[in-house]
Amino acid sequence: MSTLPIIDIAPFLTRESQQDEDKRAAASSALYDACVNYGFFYLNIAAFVDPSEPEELTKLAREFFALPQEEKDKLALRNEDHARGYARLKENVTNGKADNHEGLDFYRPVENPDKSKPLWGENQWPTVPGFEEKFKRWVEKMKILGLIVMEAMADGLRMTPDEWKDLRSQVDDSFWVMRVIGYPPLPNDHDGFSCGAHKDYGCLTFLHADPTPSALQVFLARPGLVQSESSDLPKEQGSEEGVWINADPIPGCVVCNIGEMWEIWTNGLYRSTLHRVVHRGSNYRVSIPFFFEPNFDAVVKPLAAARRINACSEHTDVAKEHKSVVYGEFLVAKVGNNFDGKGKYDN
Ligand SMILES: O=C(O)CCC(=O)C(=O)O
Ligand SMILES: [Fe+2]
Repeated sequence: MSTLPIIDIAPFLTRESQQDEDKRAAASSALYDACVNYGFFYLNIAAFVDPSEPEELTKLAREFFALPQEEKDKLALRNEDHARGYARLKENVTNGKADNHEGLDFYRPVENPDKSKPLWGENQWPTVPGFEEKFKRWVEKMKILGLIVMEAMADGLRMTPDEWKDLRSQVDDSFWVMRVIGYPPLPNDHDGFSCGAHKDYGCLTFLHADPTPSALQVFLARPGLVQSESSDLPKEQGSEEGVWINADPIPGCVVCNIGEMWEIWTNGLYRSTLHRVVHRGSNYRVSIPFFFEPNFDAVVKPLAAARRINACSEHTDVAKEHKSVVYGEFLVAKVGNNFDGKGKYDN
């Protein structure tokens, strides 16, 4: 069975010698292959953050989730803009079914907050000592990582310096999102998943999860390959042929996947990959995805560099032009689903 590629970001942190340049070129091209063939990969970030840092975040998250329900409810989404704050177990819905998780959502702070406007409220931080400070530090690191990976991807697509400058200007004030998710074991009779199958809708997701194995699953579209479905799980991939593989955590790495904005930028060359969580283990699992997204007002449209590749590629249907979107409008439409009782991951 396939496993996801591992890409080390170390070559993107130094640029001193020719050897660095060579390693960098090799890593950019590995990134390109990973995006075309998987849409998911491990990023070894050990050269950038000490592994003890995200472990500390997991501990703080556990402290929060262990609080009495009424304490957690003090940060309810409805206090704010219905997007920032705490969602109870099963409050989130994917594909019409309740997800077996609880979680806290944070977004990029905005100027002149107004909680009556979608996404325009204020973050609600738990009072767990150290929580706000440590998670804010993580946000700053992940924003830097986002720009590093974006530049590496631009290299992988052989973008010109001007093209990269233009793409950079679409993501340099990222409307990021961070989720802190707690998953109790999935009961056998639960009608749904720990988190149902979905694609992430933005740009890049960096996921730190505790070491729980066999929880996060990734769907690899592989025509001709059909998994012998021994499990009782519904087929969320529709009629597409392929396999679900586990993306278990690797120490020193975050799991990275690309969101739907990359599908638009590359006119379908990079595909945003379906994934889901099925946590049948007996422990309480914690995961912390950070979503590095475009700027709120970024106009996302197919990139010239991707058109050049698509013109001579067997991977995509070049006739099919992806529609451009203003990222903030796209996001409000997605999250806006919450207001009419649908879940965040619903389309
Ligand atoms: O908890 C996980 O491993 C994945 C969560 C996820 O896919 C998401 O929040 O978008
Ligand atoms: Fe996701």
